[in-house]
Amino acid sequence: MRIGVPKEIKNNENRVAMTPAGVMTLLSAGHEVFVERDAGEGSGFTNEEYTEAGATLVDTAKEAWNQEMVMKVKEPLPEEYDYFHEGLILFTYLHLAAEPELTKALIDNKVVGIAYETVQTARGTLPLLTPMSEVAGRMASQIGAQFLEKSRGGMGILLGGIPGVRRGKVTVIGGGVVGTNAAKIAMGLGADVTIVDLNPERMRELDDIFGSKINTIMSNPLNIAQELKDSDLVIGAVLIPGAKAPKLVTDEMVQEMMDGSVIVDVAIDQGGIFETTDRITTHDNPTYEKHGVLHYAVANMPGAVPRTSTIGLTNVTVPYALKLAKKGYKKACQDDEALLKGINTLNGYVTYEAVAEAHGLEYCDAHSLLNND
Ligand SMILES: NC(=O)C1=CN([C@@H]2O[C@H](COP(=O)(O)OP(=O)(O)OC[C@H]3O[C@@H](n4cnc5c(N)ncnc54)[C@H](O)[C@@H]3O)[C@@H](O)[C@H]2O)C=CC1
Ligand SMILES: CC(=O)C(=O)O
Repeated sequence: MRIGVPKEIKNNENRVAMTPAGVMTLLSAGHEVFVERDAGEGSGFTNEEYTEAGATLVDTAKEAWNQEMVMKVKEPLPEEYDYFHEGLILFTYLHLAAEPELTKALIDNKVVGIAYETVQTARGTLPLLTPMSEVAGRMASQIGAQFLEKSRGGMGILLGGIPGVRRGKVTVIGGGVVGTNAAKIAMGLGADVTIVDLNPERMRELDDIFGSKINTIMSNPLNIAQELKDSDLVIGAVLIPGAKAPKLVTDEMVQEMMDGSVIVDVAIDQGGIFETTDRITTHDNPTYEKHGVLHYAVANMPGAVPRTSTIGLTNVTVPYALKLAKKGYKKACQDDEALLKGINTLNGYVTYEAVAEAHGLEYCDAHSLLNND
């Protein structure tokens, strides 16, 4: 199969969808890889490393996109929609529940859209989301701590406190991969940490992991409102796979938060869990203030640590790319339930129920479409 790897164009997105090691893996299985010149630069991979690995360097995005399968990191931006063509396999993060125009462009062009974030194993894990959630979760506490500094717009709190001065309070809403990693770093900084989740089993696991070093609280509007009132940093880390994020924190709850406190809404890529995170921010201009609270809503947080993130991401995506290239998407998805769940658009239909629901579009089962083809 001919596989294209365009350079990412989102603001400060320095990751790349394939390392030279990934190129070698695909080449040794008999495939061809076309990498846009300088695509790996932001992650520290030179053009020479790609050519030595056997990739063909191409000078334009158009050439990288004009292949049978395109591997990317971020969801395509409007200026990339013109590259879509019928039957193209697009393997990348898509976050379609929060992207009505992208969804329409994929359907109109009959693109086979396979979203990293909805590839899901029988155990319910999301193997192609997990490493980036680990990165974003760890970053969330680090970033929150920075923005609590007075010079960055916060109230001037040191999360770990000092002897004689109280520690900062961090509330993490959603105790999955992002939430657990955020809690680890916040704890490491010495903060007083509370995780709010809806799933009692998950809270038992968190209790086994952290013991009495953190508090776990059941997610409901009353508990969330109470926790937020005296929190210095609140991290949004809820996910309902493929669906638009539920708005668990109302505008009124944010109004009750302390002036100079900080919100980091990691779930912004699925629309965000705060009513007040009504816009996506960029690494260039990451925060805005509302009701006296600093809001951080960057949808590509791992893009800021591209070397770690690119290697972490491609460690898990390349084995799936290999299956898609070897068997073709039809057989690969028929043989692998996890990959089948990744198909969000196919033959002009939305094939992920939560995405169809988010946009009021017709849903068509991917399995039936593949079998009838
Ligand atoms: N902004 C960025 O750069 C990045 C964003 N993300 C996003 O972070 C979000 C979280 O991802 P993961 O931690 O991997 O998901 P996950 O599936 O591991 O965890 C989600 C957690 O939310 C909990 N939850 C569901 N409904 C809830 C509710 N009503 N109240 C409280 N908790 C609830 C679940 O029980 C689960 O523990 C996703 O939207 C993901 O796409 C991930 C990586 C980077
Ligand atoms: C998960 C995602 O969208 C990211 O890593 O940018």
